Amino acid sequence: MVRQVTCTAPVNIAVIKYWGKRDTSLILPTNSSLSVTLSQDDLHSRTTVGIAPEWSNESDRMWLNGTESAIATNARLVNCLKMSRAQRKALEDADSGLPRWSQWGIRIVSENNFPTAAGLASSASGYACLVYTLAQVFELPLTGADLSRNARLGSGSACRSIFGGFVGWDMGQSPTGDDSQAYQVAPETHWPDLEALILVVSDLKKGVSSTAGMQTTVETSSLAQHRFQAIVPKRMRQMEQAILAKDFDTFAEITMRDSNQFHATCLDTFPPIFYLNDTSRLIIQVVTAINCLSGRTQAAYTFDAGPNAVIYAPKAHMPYLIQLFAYFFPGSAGSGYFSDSYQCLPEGTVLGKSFPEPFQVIQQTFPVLPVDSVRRIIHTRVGPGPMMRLEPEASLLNADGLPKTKSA
Ligand SMILES: Nc1ncnc2c1ncn2[C@@H]1O[C@H](COP(=O)(O)OP(=O)(O)OP(=O)(O)O)[C@@H](O)[C@H]1O
Ligand SMILES: C[C@@](O)(CCOP(=O)(O)OP(=O)(O)O)CC(=O)O
Repeated sequence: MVRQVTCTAPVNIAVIKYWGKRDTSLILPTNSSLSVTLSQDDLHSRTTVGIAPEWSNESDRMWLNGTESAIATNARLVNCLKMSRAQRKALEDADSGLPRWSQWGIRIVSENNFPTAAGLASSASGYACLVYTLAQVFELPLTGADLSRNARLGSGSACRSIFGGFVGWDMGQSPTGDDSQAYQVAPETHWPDLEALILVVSDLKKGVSSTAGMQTTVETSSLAQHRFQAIVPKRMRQMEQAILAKDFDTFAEITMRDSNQFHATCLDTFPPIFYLNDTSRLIIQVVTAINCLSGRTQAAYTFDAGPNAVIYAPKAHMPYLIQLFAYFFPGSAGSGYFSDSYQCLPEGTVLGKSFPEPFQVIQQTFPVLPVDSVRRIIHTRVGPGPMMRLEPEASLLNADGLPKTKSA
């Protein structure tokens, strides 16, 4: 007898970056952070968790993107499973009438509909999806804050993917991590005018993982210490106010400054870490040029631990921003180069062929990069938090308790 639940969860892209831990096993950060949750229409993790009494005598099993991956050697996965089981056991201890699900074996099948470990926040959506699905399968009466602490044990940024919209992660003070949790600054419906473009510069696994990179930064960068103490607390307050007031100019300036400072702390790390490449830097220059030319902020860039850019901008700016990026960064993927669930371009638009009106002057200033310097452009929006998927075809587990795509 298998009891199973399937859920999906979103990625989030930080506008105030988390980069550093004060406790590496509990995943407690050196600074608070703030992110925007992106729509699951475009990027999501999907996870099915099955539990069954007949699996009690075997090890728990997990398949990620079609391949079985060991659970026992992945301490973060083990911690998430342990925590959810302990929370279920506490309920069972308090009520002898409840089924003993905490003693059943677990099988997990998960898929990301975008590249894993490529700096597109797969660990955030993946662990948020896992703990959310475990909570559903075990019927845990958890708040969003509780769930975010469970997700934090998998990956720091995952705690923010438990909420939709605009999400803060309060670093907390307690050595146990009881107060290090996410909270919603504003829901996904708050600022519908704000949209995002993801410029995929590389979908390869990155050289220095976030986990390893941030600890070298904590150990060696004096700039990072200044950032933790003197910069981030003030920025968090300013950013929350900007979001609540839908003040794009302030939102954009803090976003770009914070991305710049995060990458400056990477450069200040010894030995230094480089996540941006020449394409990333040209994206920064193009955004800066159009902001300067128009005397108003048209768009904001931000980069995580990799060369991919996320551009936040008001809806009305999207059509010409897409044309600008498609002009300077042409792609060979045909219709796969640009994906847009919201169809913001007029039908018949040829991408990258016309140069947007007020910005012709920068056409001569910057080079057109070789084809595929940007491999994909994804137009997306602010979106909701994790969701249960009730339709039977959503499940990734077949009747034999194996991934649907695998036969054994
Ligand atoms: N759907 C998933 N379910 C469970 N774990 C996942 C899932 N997707 C990714 N992970 C875990 O996250 C790891 C990738 O995390 P990593 O931080 O290296 O990359 P990323 O999250 O894509 O990049 P970044 O955090 O810099 O944006 C995977 O190796 C896997 O352990
Ligand atoms: C640059 C970042 O994306 C770093 C994310 O780091 P992770 O959350 O992937 O790190 P771990 O906690 O070690 O799993 C900034 C951010 O998302 O805030």
